[in-house]
Amino acid sequence: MDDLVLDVTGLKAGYGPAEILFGVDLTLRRGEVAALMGRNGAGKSTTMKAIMGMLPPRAGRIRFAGADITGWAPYRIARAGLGYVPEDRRIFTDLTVAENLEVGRRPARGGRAPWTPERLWSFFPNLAEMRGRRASAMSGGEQQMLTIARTLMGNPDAVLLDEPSEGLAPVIVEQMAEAVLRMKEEGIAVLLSEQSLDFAAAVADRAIVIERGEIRWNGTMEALENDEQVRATWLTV
Ligand SMILES: Nc1ncnc2c1ncn2[C@@H]1O[C@H](COP(=O)(O)OP(=O)(O)OP(=O)(O)O)[C@@H](O)[C@H]1O
Repeated sequence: MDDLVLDVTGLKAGYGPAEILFGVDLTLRRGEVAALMGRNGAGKSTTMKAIMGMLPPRAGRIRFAGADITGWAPYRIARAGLGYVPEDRRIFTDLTVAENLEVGRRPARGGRAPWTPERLWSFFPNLAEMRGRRASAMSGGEQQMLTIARTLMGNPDAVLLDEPSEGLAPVIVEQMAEAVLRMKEEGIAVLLSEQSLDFAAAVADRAIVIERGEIRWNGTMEALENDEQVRATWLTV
């Protein structure tokens, strides 16, 4: 039980009259990379927004690092150590790469070495090269990397990454996979949402499959790769 960093049970959420999540159960263990997989509109982003408190949970319980965070405001959840990288890159385009990192700086918890821009430059060599550049002059993929780097400046214990590989050029997708694996090496648990089996297989230990707001399957990435029926039923269009 104690190795669970995130424990979501019976989570229901929606937009106005639209019910989208019908009781989502999922867990994330310390140091694990899990892929929340499902087709367009399955409820992946909604699950992440509800976990982060950006969409009020209508039922269920969310525990993070031993605390019940259900109903907490997003800033409080982020300060408790749960980072979030939304699909739409939220960077400050008028600020430079280095200034964007400063915006994300929060004290480290639990005696871990804090993230600094210097540590992040070696983590993301591409960003290091453009540290003085305004974020508006970066490509979408570079902005996505910057969003992740800024999230790390908050010293999270776990990070939710919403569709990190979507719309990226293949070379940037490789760098993204590299970044996720290095986060794992640093002991950060990652829950990423993903439609692409290739990307998930490259980085994730476990897959959690969602369709129409319910978890349909949960198992190792390897089991998912070997189970054509599960993939055909819940993933392939
Ligand atoms: N702001 C909103 N208002 C109303 N309905 C919404 C809103 N955002 C998403 N939805 C609906 O919620 C459902 C789940 O969407 P969600 O974005 O969670 O799916 P997803 O699995 O992340 O897929 P995608 O890859 O398209 O982002 C969809 O039917 C979508 O139309």
